[in-house]
Amino acid sequence: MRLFKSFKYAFRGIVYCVNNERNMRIHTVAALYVFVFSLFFEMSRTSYAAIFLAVAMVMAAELFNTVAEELCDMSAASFNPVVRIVKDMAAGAVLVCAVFAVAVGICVFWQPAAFLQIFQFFTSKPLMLLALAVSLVISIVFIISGPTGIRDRIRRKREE
Ligand SMILES: Nc1ncnc2c1ncn2[C@@H]1O[C@H](COP(=O)(O)OP(=O)(O)OP(=O)(O)O)[C@@H](O)[C@H]1O
Repeated sequence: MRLFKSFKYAFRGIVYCVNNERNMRIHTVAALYVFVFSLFFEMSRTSYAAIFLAVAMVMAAELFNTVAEELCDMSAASFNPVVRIVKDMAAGAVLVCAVFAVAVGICVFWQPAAFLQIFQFFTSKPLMLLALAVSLVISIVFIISGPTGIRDRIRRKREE
């Protein structure tokens, strides 16, 4: 039961970060597209392991960055030089992970034949192209508004 509760708390922390941090939503959407599009590429177990690690590192860094921001905002409402450097370093940690995640992505997905395959797949299947376009629109709305923003908009529309 205690184990179940600790999972619940951890999940609550992740949900908070997704709801409140636009960058976390960008990482989430990017990770989903990476995993879906990986189906077009030659992927070994090692390639998947590298991608899993890169995604986990970026998301964990964003979670810790949010922790640092929340603690800083709680301890200093006005300008504080320590807060500034703490927040800058936390943001730096995310940047380091994101840059190396892109490097991992280039190493794993640099397969020109697969790019052609993706192009041919979508140009020969208009329905899949439409699904991709719809998913892109949904992703952009999700990134900009977040789950709570979307829920509030739906509520407001219903009340009108
Ligand atoms: N209380 C403060 N005192 C000094 N500098 C601050 C303070 N709050 C923010 N800063 C500076 O402004 C930058 C941006 O801070 P902010 O809290 O807006 O984070 P952010 O990068 O916009 O975070 P996110 O977009 O991930 O929510 C920080 O990196 C820091 O340099």
